[in-house]
Amino acid sequence: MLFEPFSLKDVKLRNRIAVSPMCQYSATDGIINDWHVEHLGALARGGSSLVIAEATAVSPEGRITPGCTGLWNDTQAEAFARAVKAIEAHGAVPGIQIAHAGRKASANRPWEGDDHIPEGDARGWQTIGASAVAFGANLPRVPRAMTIDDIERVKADFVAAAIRARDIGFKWLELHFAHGYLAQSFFSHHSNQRDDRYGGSHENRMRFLIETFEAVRAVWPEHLPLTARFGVTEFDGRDETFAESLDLIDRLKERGLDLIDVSIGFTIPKTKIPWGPALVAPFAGRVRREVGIATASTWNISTPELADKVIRDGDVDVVMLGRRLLENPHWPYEAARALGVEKAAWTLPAPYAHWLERYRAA
Ligand SMILES: C=C(C(=O)O)c1ccccc1
Repeated sequence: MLFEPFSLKDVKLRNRIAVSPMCQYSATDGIINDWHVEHLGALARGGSSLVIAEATAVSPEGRITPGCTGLWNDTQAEAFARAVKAIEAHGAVPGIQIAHAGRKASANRPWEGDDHIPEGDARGWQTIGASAVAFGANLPRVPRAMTIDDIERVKADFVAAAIRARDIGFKWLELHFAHGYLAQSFFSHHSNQRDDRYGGSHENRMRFLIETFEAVRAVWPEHLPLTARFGVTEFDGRDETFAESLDLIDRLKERGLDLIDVSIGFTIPKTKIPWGPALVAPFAGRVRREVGIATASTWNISTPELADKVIRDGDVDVVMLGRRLLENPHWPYEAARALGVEKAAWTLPAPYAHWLERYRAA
């Protein structure tokens, strides 16, 4: 199963292994450079079928850190076109995740504090969010509550970024609706205390996500996958969250969502996440069966056997790997060998595969 192709709309993945979007915090003014092109190209060369470029901000204030990528201008788009070519050159499908970090924005890079840039520091900026409620812990700055004009602008920013992604050749688009960033923060009662049509009831708390999705669907090509990453649980003891998540995903499916990348909410700092092997896969399986939509998922899927299992169990259609692939971009080749796939070396490009096949010990 892990090495069976997977087709979604007109896109065919050569296997079920995808590179999860992983922030590199290495851009300047949102523009990618050689680091990103070589990083993404190497992951594609290693045999993954889909390479999703990191959370890419739809506006300057939507970046997590000043080092995050952006797709709010044409210079950034032109640079990203290099990454599209590098990924496709190695037979993988180029994807990108577009995002707005909301109240988690304006932060130092993880290895430089992983905390909000202090007020008054010229590197930072005023964050915005569903409500004037801070995340807390290492991100204590209070965001400005978004006006209706802000909401309309950010939705338009998502559309503009999707058009740029389309026009430079990305074939898979993921909206970042997870991990306590802006969209998740509209959905969560922890962070959304608005009293207008974007807050209060479950219906209202879904509105920003549904309207943003609909606006992007209208410009993203029908024949290409439009997906979203969304946190279906906060591990905060509130059982309604999963039921509300199923309802949201069902409504997005009705509006043209092609796959949901099931993740964790990360909306509040104090939660008891039961870290363990493939801890999110069972949630993805319930979404896949109860909503009837293709799923992907990540988090602690670290062995070939476990990656194969979550697919065979019908929990996910595509496994999103992160740290394993940073450790070893050729992990798909190692997995093919571990799972006894015939001609495993041909998971890698011919210039590598022929050496690996020809002189193998009997
Ligand atoms: C940088 C992240 C992202 O882009 O989603 C992130 C945030 C929290 C946990 C894992 C990943």
